[in-house]
Amino acid sequence: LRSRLFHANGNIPTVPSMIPWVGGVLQFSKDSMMYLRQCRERYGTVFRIVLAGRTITVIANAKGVNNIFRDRTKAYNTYIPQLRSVEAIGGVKQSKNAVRIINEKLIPVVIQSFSRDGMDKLGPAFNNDLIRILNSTADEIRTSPDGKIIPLRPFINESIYHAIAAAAFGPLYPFDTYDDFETCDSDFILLISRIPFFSRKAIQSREQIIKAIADYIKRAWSSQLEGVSPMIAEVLSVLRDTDLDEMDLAGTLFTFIWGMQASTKRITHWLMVFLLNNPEAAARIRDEIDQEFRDHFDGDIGCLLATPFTGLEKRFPLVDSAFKETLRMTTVQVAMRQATVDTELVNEIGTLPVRKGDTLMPNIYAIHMNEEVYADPKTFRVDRFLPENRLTHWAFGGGANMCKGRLLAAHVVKTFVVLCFRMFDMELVDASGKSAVGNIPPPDTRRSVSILHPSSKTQLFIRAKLRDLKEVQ
Ligand code: HEM
Repeated sequence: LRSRLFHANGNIPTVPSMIPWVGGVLQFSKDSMMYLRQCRERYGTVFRIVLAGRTITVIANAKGVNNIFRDRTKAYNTYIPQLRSVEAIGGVKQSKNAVRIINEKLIPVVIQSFSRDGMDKLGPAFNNDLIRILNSTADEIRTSPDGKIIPLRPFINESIYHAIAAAAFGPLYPFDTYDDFETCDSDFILLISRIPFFSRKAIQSREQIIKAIADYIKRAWSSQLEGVSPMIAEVLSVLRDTDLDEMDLAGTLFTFIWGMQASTKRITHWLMVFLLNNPEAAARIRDEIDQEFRDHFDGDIGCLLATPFTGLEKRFPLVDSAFKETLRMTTVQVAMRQATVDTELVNEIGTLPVRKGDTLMPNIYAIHMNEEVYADPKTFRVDRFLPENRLTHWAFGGGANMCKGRLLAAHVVKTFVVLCFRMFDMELVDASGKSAVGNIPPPDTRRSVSILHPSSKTQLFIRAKLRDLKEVQ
């Protein structure tokens, strides 16, 4: 009622706070998901929050968010989040210059490179690097016929980090940056909120990675980009023609690497957890994978590995549906926009006047959890996104700024799942080796920035055995 009264007067409620300029920044930094949920429960699907002097309008209804994303008049841009990303992730000093270079030079190359044509080259290269890594896991498992217990997060994160880096950046990439990358990823909330003392460890890791990347760029250029994928060769050539200094160049490239790696690893983690926690869904996924192998790949992993991206894109529809369901359940608020002109936003509760300079935050998680859009939204339904259900999701943002790496992300996550389920029998267990099915530790919402952060306290493991593929031919 309170929310209706506010909106009926044409006013958007502003969430009150004890200290006017500071606003909700403390609650937001402590646990942004919980803060936004409490505000939405109290004030409805459109309200304003104040964070350290900046007023942000939060939109948590699908019509409003669609109208932001579908805008063709360039009434909104992503300048502020871009600036914050290059500063927080890349530690870039000349951030305005870097954002200009990203928008004017890098994004056009990325659009071209990560298109279906580009992915036809990168896809098989990634497959070959991934299988090399999974085969070495298989060798370790082979020596434990009763099953080897493997920590789930490092298994997924390390495999994907190395496979993406090797396929895209070639053999000169500093692979030993993995641990530092994980530290930055875990403490990302501290980096982005610039909390000085507590973010020291993450800043140190970030500096180490950026130094290693600066060194990589020099070596890649002096080796005429040997072994570098065509798409990253383009990116490196574009960067060469800019006036950024060595460290800002490396920081800008690291921001891009972050975009490629962080969410992709995280989504793969959740997808594996959701499937292994749901034996019935896992059995359906495995049956689909075996069936597809029989029908389209001669039962042979090598045949799948050599198939270009466009030949795989429409295969494994249930795995694809599970991927989208995972995106739906785990992406939290992303895709902020700033108004470039005075305008209006039509949304489910009326028309919102928007002034030039206003910041809008589409609350994607709230929409993804709306039971009027998705029945039983808190349950992982493996088949929710099968093509016949014609459902959509907002996890890659939308409009002109929609995620440019979504084809790569889908390919990486799905190929990882397909190969793991084809090669291994996996059971979800805890540290003592007891089944963890039905006992998944809740995500750490305090650390969740763009994708839910897995529990920082409790680790999950898998007991993995090699599958006898002769039985399933
Ligand atoms: C599952 C993994 C991923 C998720 C959930 C994700 C999500 C997103 C989201 C929500 C945005 C903002 C979109 C908007 O403002 O409307 C974005 C932007 C972007 N993403 Fe991704 N992303 C993923 C993987 C990747 C990968 C693998 C790349 C590799 C190239 C990538 C490159 C980019 C770029 C370049 C942008 C900026 C687009 C622009 O401003 O024009 N992303 N992503």
